[in-house]
Amino acid sequence: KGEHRLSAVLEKHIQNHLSDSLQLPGNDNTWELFAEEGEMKVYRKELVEDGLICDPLKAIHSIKRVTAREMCHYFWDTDVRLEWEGTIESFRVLEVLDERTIIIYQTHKRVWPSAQRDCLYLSSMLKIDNPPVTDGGRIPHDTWMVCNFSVDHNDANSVSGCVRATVEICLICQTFVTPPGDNRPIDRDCLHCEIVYVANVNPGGWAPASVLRAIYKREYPKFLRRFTAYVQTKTNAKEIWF
Ligand SMILES: CCCCCc1ccc(-c2ccc(S(=O)(=O)CCO)cc2)cc1/C=C\c1ccccn1
Repeated sequence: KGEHRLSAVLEKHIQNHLSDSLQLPGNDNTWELFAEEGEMKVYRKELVEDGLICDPLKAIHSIKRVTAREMCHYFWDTDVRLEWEGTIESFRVLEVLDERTIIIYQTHKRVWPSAQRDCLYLSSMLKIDNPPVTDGGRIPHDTWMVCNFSVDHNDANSVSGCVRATVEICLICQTFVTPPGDNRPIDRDCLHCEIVYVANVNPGGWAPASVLRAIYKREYPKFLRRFTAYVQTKTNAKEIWF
């Protein structure tokens, strides 16, 4: 802890997510379920801040045959970012704060008629030591998290014409193991991972509400489908990485 200049602010974001992002949306009526596919449930809230659509999004999903660490690793690792992220046009790692904390500048593909957006954020991956037990009281094998939140940085010579969007995003993953019994070794069929994905995106400048809400309605389920399938494929033939 305290390894870099942003450790304290990172710790605050982590604590906030551990206290509120793990609250499952099904339990209260403040979240509206807007997409459901199998185990994937995507919820939204309508939120307008200074006339900008900032609808918070929360998704829960259960993915077979992968671990929390694998999900968080492929979400965090920029080496594979363009293999699953369909909405970014370019990105650059501006700074490495420690072996699992970096600062990224990225531009998103322009969505007509809005101006192109860019984001500048800290991205950190960490293991949660005293894992919060889920509602059902089941004990996870382990809990990992990736936290992405907007920061300032001098070196972000932004792409001209881009409007700076701000993000507060978190992926919390928990591995559940069902032992195969009679001393057989654990294989991927004994695993599943339960995730909570929370995204708060402020578009940073005006964009038509209809355009923004259409983007979110289309892009979030697509991202969850594509990313989870990507991790299952990537890990299928590999040793289990707890
Ligand atoms: C007019 C368009 C305004 C919105 C532009 C925008 C801003 C931010 C972001 C965004 C979304 C996910 C992340 S992440 O989960 O951290 C993964 C790393 O990239 C970071 C940023 C996206 C998008 C635009 C499209 C969009 C919106 C949802 C879902 C997917 N794409």
